[in-house]
Amino acid sequence: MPTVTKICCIGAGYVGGPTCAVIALKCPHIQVTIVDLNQARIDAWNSRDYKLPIYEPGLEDVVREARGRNLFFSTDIDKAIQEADLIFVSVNTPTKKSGVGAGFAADLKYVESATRHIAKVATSSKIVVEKSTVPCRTAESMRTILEANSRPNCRFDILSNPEFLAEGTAINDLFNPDRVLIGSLQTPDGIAASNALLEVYANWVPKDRVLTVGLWSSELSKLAANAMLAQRISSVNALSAICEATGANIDEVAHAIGYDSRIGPKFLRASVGFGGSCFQKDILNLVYLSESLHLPEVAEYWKQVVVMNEYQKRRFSKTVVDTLFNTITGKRIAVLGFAFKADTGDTRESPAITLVRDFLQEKALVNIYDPQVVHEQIWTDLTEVMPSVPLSDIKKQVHITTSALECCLNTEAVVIATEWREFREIDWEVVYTGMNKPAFVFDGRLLVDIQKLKEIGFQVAVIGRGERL
Ligand SMILES: NC(=O)C1=CN([C@@H]2O[C@H](COP(=O)(O)OP(=O)(O)OC[C@H]3O[C@@H](n4cnc5c(N)ncnc54)[C@H](O)[C@@H]3O)[C@@H](O)[C@H]2O)C=CC1
Ligand SMILES: O=C(O)[C@H]1O[C@H](OP(=O)(O)OP(=O)(O)OC[C@H]2O[C@@H](n3ccc(=O)[nH]c3=O)[C@H](O)[C@@H]2O)[C@H](O)[C@@H](O)[C@@H]1O
Repeated sequence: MPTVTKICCIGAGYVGGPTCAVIALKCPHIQVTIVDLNQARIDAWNSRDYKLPIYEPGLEDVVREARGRNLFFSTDIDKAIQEADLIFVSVNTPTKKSGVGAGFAADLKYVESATRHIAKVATSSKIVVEKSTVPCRTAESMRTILEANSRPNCRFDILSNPEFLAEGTAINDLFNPDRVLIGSLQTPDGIAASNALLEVYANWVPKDRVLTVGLWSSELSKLAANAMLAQRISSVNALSAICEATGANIDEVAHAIGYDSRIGPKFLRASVGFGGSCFQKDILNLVYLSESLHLPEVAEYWKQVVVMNEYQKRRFSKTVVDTLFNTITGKRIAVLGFAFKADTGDTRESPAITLVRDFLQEKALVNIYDPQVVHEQIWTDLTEVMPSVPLSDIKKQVHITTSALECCLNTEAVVIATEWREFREIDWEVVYTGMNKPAFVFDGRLLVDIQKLKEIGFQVAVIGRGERL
């Protein structure tokens, strides 16, 4: 079995960065080098004052301990590949924007270029690990590219080792994973490579939590896990619409069904819709895979999870417009939270983007506050979602504030889009005093105490609560 002493990770993003930083922390005897084409990102990882490129609780402590000891960030990709025995490919795999499968299939151009890079510069045998989420059988394409382009003395073993961390809890998820999944060809070389990676994780993960399976099962399990998690949210969100129409309470319903040990209580929180870079992308990928395999009913089944999510976002913004007397033109609305979930600065596919777009299209004025999202990112997201509107016009309608209280001042309505802890602790009395009347709160994250807000004088609408206003 090959022993791993040097690891290279291609891709210093939300997955490559935290994952390999934790490997370095837990395996001081292994040298870990995380590389990226993006110089600014690498500079941020190397910054003296630890202004890391991503916000993730606990990450800074890990980087502080390991960086410069056995953890390195670099743009010298060739050198890191040449030195490593094991290479993680942790590049982005977004949804294709054009060509065959546009809007559904995963765009594998970054995986392919990273693979070609390995083939071109490697001077010794390597274990190459797919860390990115990829369609079933991508490992086969990687092997074909590597074998066709490599030097004669280089052998490549390909493993699939999908990542299950969630943003906001990444460090804890990496320290205590429910499971680590390693897929390999079931050949002696494939199993030896799988064991080599298993030994890396065994430095801190109990061996019975490391599942070793075939390559294709491993690749498909990642898509399946995300699809099933997202399906739970769409299911509970579909029920939230029934609750609003009937007077049932989605919190009580979720609690009651979650008590069934076969269903379980986690991931049943109704919301304004799921966001994040992966759920939608991975389901659409699964839809595309199903269609390619001539399984239209299967494709249609999974597609509904995304359809329901879009419906939930639209339904929520429509509730805001309907409740504010069918027009929000010229009215100022406070949007609390712009990240796709709490404890991250990531805005990819954030439901807040859709809500703000809808409000702007209704000609409202919007204040936005998020404790972690950088202002530049908000402008980028709004420009992307409204490509025909110049940024200068968007800026006439949107004001980004630096506190929740400032955000709510002189507005007609407050919309809670992200479940940041600080929004639970808002002084609603102060907010009420500073708002125009009647003052409305629309809670897309089940955060507020409806009764308390009503006593203050607010009109309140909460996702999945029938007793509105
Ligand atoms: N964000 C998340 O929480 C999770 C993401 N994943 C999967 O992990 C993969 C990576 O996702 P993120 O880290 O969020 O993406 P990201 O976009 O944050 O990071 C990817 C990085 O790869 C770099 N890159 C692309 N091509 C390169 C090349 N040829 N050479 C060197 N660097 C290159 C980019 O510059 C970028 O910095 C995706 O497949 C995603 O589906 C899986 C689990 C969790
Ligand atoms: O492949 C990935 O990228 C990752 O996708 C998700 O992680 P992440 O998107 O970071 O965060 P989640 O906690 O899953 O939340 C996703 C979205 O669902 C929403 N959500 C989550 C849970 C819930 O009960 N209700 C709900 O609306 C969140 O607010 C958020 O917008 C999965 O949880 C990870 O296991 C997976 O590795």
